[in-house]
Amino acid sequence: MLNMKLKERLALAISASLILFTLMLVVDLQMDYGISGHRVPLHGRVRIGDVEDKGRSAYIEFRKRFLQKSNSSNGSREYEQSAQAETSGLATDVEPRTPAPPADKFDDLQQILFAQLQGSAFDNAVVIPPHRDLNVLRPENPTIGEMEDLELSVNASNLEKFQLKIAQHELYEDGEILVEAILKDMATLPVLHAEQKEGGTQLKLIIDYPNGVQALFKPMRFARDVQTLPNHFYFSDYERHNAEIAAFHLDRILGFRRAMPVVGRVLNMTTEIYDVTEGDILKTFFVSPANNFCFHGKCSYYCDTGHAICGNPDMLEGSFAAFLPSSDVAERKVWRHPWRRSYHKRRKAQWELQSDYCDTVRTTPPYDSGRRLLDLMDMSIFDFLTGNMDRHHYETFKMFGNETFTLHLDQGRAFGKAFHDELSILAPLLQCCVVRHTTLATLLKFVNGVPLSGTLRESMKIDPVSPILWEPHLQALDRRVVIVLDAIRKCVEKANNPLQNEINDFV
Ligand SMILES: Nc1ncnc2c1ncn2[C@@H]1O[C@H](COP(=O)(O)OP(=O)(O)OP(=O)(O)O)[C@@H](O)[C@H]1O
Ligand SMILES: [Mn+2]
Repeated sequence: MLNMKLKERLALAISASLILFTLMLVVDLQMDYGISGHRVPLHGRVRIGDVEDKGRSAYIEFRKRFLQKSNSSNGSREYEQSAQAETSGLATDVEPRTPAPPADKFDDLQQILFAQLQGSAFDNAVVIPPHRDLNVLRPENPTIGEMEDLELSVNASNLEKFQLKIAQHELYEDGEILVEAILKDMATLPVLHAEQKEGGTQLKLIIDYPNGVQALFKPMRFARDVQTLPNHFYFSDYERHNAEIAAFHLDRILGFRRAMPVVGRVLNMTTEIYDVTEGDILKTFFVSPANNFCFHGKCSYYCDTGHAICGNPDMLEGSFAAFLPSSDVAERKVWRHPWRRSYHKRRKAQWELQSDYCDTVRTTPPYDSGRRLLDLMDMSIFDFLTGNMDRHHYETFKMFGNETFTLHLDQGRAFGKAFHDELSILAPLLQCCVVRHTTLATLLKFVNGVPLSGTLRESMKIDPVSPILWEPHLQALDRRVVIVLDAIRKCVEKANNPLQNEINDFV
């Protein structure tokens, strides 16, 4: 009898622990699929042997060297000081300032560019000369309108004109006057209708204006100087509407033209949201204890009373991104970013564990030919400059096939930390060691001419809700340009002297 009971108890204990174990597994899996709501493959699990590669991965090496250097060199001391400011919570220098020109003009890199323009140094393994770059060559560059044989409607809006002019190699041409026109439209046209955008993790509204013009609205949640909480992962960070505005300007300044135009505007929540929307979202509006008008909408995360969006008292600032052409006109393809993070608080992604990860990527279509790999290098530089760690997927227009630019969509999690430079965002560049001649030329311009901070500050002045960025974020850009150039220099040195650097790598 006693024996039976013991057995029963044992069986009970085993089944209870089995259930517990299963539950833990499910929770773990949900974390992996969670937060972003995206389907995140469990590719963080790689061969155990790869773990040994960890310390050799290029970006870790670069970080080590970079930090070593910062103890002695002038340019990097600023970085160290800034890093201290972050931990102490002190941010003293918030006034616009012109940074001292960097002592290092990167003459070595300038010389490579010069040589390539003179017709030599074409075989440089790191800097891809213009005549080998399809983004420069552009043997064909049809527009969406041409591809689809679309005529503009009689009262075509600026946005419709813009959408039909989107081309195979860029969203808009350098100096395109429709950009300013769209920004003005989105900032001034009456709001006819607001509706919550389905999907995604954070609340967004689709705004309708007259004449079929639409924008994607992201609401302001915090003041400009509120930074990512130190204990927050990038995937549990809130989106910042001003990051979307700043990133559009930056993308344009860098000559990529792969981000849709974005502008800031202050809405009256009563007349421009509540009165022009319908459905379930209406039930989420309330008045807060501070007497502000708030709502939280419905979404998979951050859509509850604790995460409500509140006006002041009923005026709400937000970013308005010009709408992409509808999928009937131009379907988009969604690609997993090869350097995506694991979106799991303990798991690492493959690129973090495998030092030769780029070899795998660069031999896999569509990264093995054409412009795509170079586009990812641009994106890595762009994201490093803005501090955006949230590049899990990217999109292209299907009709242009593989030989087309990658869209720079969703920069909501950029500009979160002004005093920290997240080197891991540069991993694609550091592991592949290739960069466009044109991108390098653009970056060098900022160390030899007007600094990036000044150029961006000037560009964003026209925005209705300017100033767009907290000064320390602008200053961070100048610091980060130097870091990117340093990384490219390391790549060049390594390519010129592989053995020497191989030895250094293992010190
Ligand atoms: N300007 C735009 N016009 C139309 N659709 C857009 C635009 N920008 C983004 N989208 C679409 O909306 C989706 C969600 O936008 P976005 O990624 O900015 O929001 P999010 O809340 O950060 O989403 P997620 O949580 O999925 O990252 C994008 O994947 C894209 O397909
Ligand atoms: Mn996002």
